[in-house]
Amino acid sequence: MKPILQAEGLRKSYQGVKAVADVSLTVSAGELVALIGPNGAGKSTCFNMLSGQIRPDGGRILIAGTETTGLQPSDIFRLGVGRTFQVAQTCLSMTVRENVQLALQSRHGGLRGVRTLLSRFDRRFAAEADALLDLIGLAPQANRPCHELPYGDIKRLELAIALAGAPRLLLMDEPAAGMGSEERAGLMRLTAAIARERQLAVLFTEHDMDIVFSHADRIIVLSRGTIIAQGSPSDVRAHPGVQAVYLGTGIFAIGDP
Ligand SMILES: Nc1ncnc2c1ncn2[C@@H]1O[C@H](COP(=O)(O)OP(=O)(O)OP(=O)(O)O)[C@@H](O)[C@H]1O
Repeated sequence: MKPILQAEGLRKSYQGVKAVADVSLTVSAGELVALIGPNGAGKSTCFNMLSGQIRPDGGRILIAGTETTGLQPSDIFRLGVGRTFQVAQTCLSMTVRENVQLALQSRHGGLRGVRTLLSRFDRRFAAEADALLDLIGLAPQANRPCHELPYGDIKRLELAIALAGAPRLLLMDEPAAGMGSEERAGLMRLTAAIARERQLAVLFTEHDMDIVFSHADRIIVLSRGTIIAQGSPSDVRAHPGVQAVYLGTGIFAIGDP
């Protein structure tokens, strides 16, 4: 299968400290790949290079065959890279539908400053927003202001906002952080179903190993900026290097089949 994301030899150092050293990875359409590793392994640095927040010191990034290395985040977004953050990025004073409408309007180039936004909130995108809310199961909440929503619904809304950008690659930074265990599994099942249906490539980071090992198609393990293992959940679980990195954390006792 042709990869949507191809990263080759990515490197980034801070004051001589190698945060990421020679990382190459791919994610294909419809595939959920987890990028895991202990604190400081280089996961955020990789994500920030892929979405354009950080310029790599070396290496290349291609999205559906187009090189995006060193482009601005807005250009990378236009080339089909969406991102959700650990702390949800919704506008709490607006309704659920308005948040998605705003994201759709932004994608279609309809935002020309805050004054325009406030005076001419574009109704054209209401139907498309409702279709997305339906997809993620938030249609009944469409008219509620976001500040009234439970945290789990805010995280699902964030997924709808990211999907409004029509990404080919979705980067999800700890999507399940702060959610209860039922909600976490629900969000990941939903993400997997959408990824398959829309042939979306998904790369996510996550500290919750139950989520990673239950939902990822493939797992890439970083340690000190280098990939030490990758493969199916069962291959990665059995990898001695991975067990050594996580030794003493109890992680592999929790999720063992
Ligand atoms: N802006 C920065 N300036 C200096 N060092 C940095 C900077 N950002 C990251 N680092 C260092 O780079 C390394 C990788 O950090 P990074 O945040 O990418 O890891 P991570 O795997 O995302 O960690 P966590 O799981 O704790 O978020 C760490 O040693 C970190 O201290």
